[in-house]
Amino acid sequence: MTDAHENHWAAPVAAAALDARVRVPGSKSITNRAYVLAALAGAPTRVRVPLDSRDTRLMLGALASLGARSEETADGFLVYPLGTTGSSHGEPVEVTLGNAGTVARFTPALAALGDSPVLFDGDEAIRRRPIGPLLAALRRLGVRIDDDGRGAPPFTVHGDGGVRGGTVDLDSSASSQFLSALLLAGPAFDRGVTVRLVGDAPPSEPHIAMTLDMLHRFGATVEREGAEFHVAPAKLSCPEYVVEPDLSTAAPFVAAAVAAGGTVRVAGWPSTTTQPGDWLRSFLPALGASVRLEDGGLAVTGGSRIPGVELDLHEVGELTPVVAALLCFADGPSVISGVAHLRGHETDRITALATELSALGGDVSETDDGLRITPAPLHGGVFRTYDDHRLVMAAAVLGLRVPGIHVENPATVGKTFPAFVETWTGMLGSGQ
Ligand SMILES: O=C(O)C1=C[C@@H](OP(=O)(O)O)[C@@H](O)[C@H](O)C1
Ligand SMILES: C=C(OP(=O)(O)O)C(=O)O
Repeated sequence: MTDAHENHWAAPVAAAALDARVRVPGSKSITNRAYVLAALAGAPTRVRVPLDSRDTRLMLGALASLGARSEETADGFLVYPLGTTGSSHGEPVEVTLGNAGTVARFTPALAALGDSPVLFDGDEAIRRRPIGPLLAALRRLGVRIDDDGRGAPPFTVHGDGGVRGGTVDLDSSASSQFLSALLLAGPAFDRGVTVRLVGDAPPSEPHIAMTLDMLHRFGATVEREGAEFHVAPAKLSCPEYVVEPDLSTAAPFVAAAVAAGGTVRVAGWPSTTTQPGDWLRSFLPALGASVRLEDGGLAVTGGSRIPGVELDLHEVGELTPVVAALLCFADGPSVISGVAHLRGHETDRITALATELSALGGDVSETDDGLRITPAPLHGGVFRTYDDHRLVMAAAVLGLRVPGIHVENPATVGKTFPAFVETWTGMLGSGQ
């Protein structure tokens, strides 16, 4: 199935309408927040059914470097608070970021609570991802940071045994993760933190709601008034946290029912959640699908045609690659807007999608903040993935209807779903 010498995966075509039930792993965003909050808690936290992937291993590795140890359990990890690795104080430490936005943005404030210089660096790609406004805010809250002025890793945080905290202005328009980072660490700052947003509104509003919700669950006091957020100093505690399935990882699977016809059921879809992927439940009917939340999960059945749509994906940007792939099968033109910040994701996703979809015959062009997709017949070819897990998922959706799509470097999907290819093939049934 995987063409080893070329490191390509021949994405399978759906030979018939689908009839499948799939299980996706835990949410990356919830898992990595739970680990950070556990490191800030006063007692160990049992994190159950978390995601186990490159990004979550990087988070556990980062926390271990910063002094929070963890142990694997039967169904997850037991994460201990900072100060439990017995690491020697004052010694220089390195944190490996890979290309994990959550690790890069959420852990520097934790380093500031320690008493060592901590160097943050990772893949080439993370050195192009923005973090300047977060570092500037941390400096104003009393943290000493050395960087090369580009506003991206590498940088060094000089831990000083604590963070004063207080009130700070923040431009979080390039990534909601800047705001989440300050709020997650806020309970550990001497004065807590008050963040006043300036500039354009942050993207990914559901991820901000997720941060607030999880702070509550760990016992923090959080207030929000419009563009101002306040987190009071607090000792956190949450003996057990159960992670929901990742609804953004579920996106290509429910999209498969729309692209190929038939029904796909995703097990364990929560009836209420802060995850951005839940937006698909209200959106997919606009693409002709029927969607039912059942006891066992979400069932999506594809319709007879896919109409073109105009969409602002500012709040749910990480769904863009899969949605763009699906809209290549629409019978009218579509426009995706509101996602300029995707140029600072794993890769410049706007350019990558326009380039790769066009290379397969698509009529797809970039706008400043999104994509224009006009119906055109697609053909097979190599789909380059730029070390971006969500481009592997998008290519798989295309492959359901377009024979001969070869997905470059499929293993890069391990950022959030190491068993993606096997699960995808299983959805299509044996023999495909
Ligand atoms: O807080 C989080 O867990 C995330 C926030 C979003 O980041 P941006 O706001 O930078 O898009 C999202 O795209 C990313 O996959 C995960
Ligand atoms: C933007 C994403 O990831 P990260 O957590 O690295 O920002 C994503 O998963 O789509």
